[in-house]
Amino acid sequence: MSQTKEQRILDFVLQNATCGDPQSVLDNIDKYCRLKEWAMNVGDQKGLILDNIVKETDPSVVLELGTYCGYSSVRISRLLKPGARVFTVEMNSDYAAIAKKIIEFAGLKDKVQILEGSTSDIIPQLKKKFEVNTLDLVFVDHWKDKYKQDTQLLEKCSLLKRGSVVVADNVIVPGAPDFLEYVRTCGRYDCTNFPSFLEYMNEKDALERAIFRG
Ligand SMILES: O=C(NCCCCc1cc2cnccc2s1)c1cc(-c2ccc(F)cc2)cc(O)c1O
Ligand SMILES: [Mg+2]
Repeated sequence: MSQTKEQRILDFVLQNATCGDPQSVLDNIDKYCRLKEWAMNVGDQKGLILDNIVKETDPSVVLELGTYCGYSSVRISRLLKPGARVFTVEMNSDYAAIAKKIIEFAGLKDKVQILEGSTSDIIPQLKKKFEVNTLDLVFVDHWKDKYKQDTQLLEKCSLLKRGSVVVADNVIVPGAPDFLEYVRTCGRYDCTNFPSFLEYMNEKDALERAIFRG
């Protein structure tokens, strides 16, 4: 059976990265996707901005929307203190299977829980089924036309508290204009834009940080 791009990324990591070394996993995914096949990881440039936001926030409970191959799950969870957790939601079961192997290879399986399904099903289950109280950090990187509605769903499910940090990828390319307009004008968030570049390309992109005011 012919391999998928995501399987080729996994194989490259297994053959070239160091088991238990998250940075080498990130470096090898970036190397493969820059030199061989483009893929929609947040990447090294936006990744450095995300690192700084994670370090400033020092979150205990993280929600990620859109796992893909697990690159940002590894990126985030490698910076967390002992006992801190990442819940990551992925719709595509092939991607989830790849991500599971990459996260395990990086030695981070105890910090990351992959939840397969749609955000509209999973977000309302986080409190009761996954024993989440509130979220310290949310990394939004799934369907761009779901960013706004899922942010509103997080509010509705009382998963955000004063100081909860929402970070959204791709607010320029592919773009999430209704999300940007919402968080910047609804009066419940302090927003900051972090200009950068689309992963592995010279096209402009940006992260948006929206801190919930409560
Ligand atoms: O689509 C992107 N990411 C989302 C994948 C959707 C999978 C999921 C849907 C869903 C629904 N419910 C629950 C969980 C989930 S996970 C994406 C695309 C580009 C891009 C693509 C072409 C291009 F020319 C320029 C940029 C860059 C990026 O950084 C991306 O993140
Ligand atoms: Mg993205």
